[in-house]
Amino acid sequence: MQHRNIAFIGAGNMTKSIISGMVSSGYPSDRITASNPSRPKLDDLQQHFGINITHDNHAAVNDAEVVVLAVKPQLMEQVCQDLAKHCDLSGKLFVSIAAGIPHKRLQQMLGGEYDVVRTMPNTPSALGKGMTGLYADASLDAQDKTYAGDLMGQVGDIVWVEDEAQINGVIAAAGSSPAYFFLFLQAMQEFTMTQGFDKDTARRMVQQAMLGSAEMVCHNPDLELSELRAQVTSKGGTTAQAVEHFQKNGLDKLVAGAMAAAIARAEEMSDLF
Ligand SMILES: NC(=O)C1=CN([C@@H]2O[C@H](COP(=O)(O)OP(=O)(O)OC[C@H]3O[C@@H](n4cnc5c(N)ncnc54)[C@H](O)[C@@H]3O)[C@@H](O)[C@H]2O)C=CC1
Ligand SMILES: O=C(O)[C@@H]1CCC=N1
Repeated sequence: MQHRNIAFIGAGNMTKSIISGMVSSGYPSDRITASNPSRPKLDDLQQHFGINITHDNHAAVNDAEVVVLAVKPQLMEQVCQDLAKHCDLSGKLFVSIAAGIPHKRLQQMLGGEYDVVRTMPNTPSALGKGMTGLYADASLDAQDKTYAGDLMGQVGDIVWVEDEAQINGVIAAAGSSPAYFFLFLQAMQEFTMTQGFDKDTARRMVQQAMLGSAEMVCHNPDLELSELRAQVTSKGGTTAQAVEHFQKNGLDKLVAGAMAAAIARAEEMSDLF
């Protein structure tokens, strides 16, 4: 991929995940800059990945061809308006990772019809196992579209969505979903501890079961998820009892409700910010 000068505005969890994945995939660290108001996160990024750091958003943006907008949604307007006021933004490609802020609104915040790609990554990007949804409007140049896809492709799998509203579906399915899996595992760990296992052993067992299951899903794309489940579920056995308990207690509805709540919040955020 092209190695353009890239600046991250905001050096939080998601920026660290993406930079970690980029550097492991060979993106030159001297072409990456992160800007953040406080020092410790920047020092951590510099120590781990050897990138450039600054407290000055303007300097970071002035030197960059690509600007990743990686602050919390509620700060986005303030940050973008400040950039618009103090920097020449023409010719730059903007990549937003913020939940709930529409493409048009980002252009409005930046004060012009700049090239913007709206993305929705997730934290497993840190390990190169991310999943990112991307959206751009038809005016985006093919080279910029390729760059944005390659950038997020360095930290995992990607999917382009045609209709911007689908980004909220990506949030529910992939952006927020690592937290659902962690919550589920935590509940399993806690129950396992009631069976006389210490915390670490309980974690080791449930995490290895999750890892193995995820690998089985990935290595068997032709098998339906229900078939993989059937392979574990002996007739009249233990799994059948557990699965029946989940189903009787409305697991499908619970999951659908949680994902719909994530989407509803993303929609609400697009009115708020
Ligand atoms: N954490 C996640 O799993 C995901 C987060 N996102 C999006 O990524 C964005 C960032 O989220 P996180 O990294 O989780 O948040 P975070 O709170 O860890 O990071 C935000 C960073 O922005 C910095 N910041 C605050 N004001 C600033 C300013 N004026 N200029 C530059 N930096 C400033 C903060 O000090 C902080 O380090 C959000 O918009 C969120 O919607 C998207 C996908 C997944
Ligand atoms: O919770 C959030 O709003 C962000 C977006 C997806 C994951 N974290």
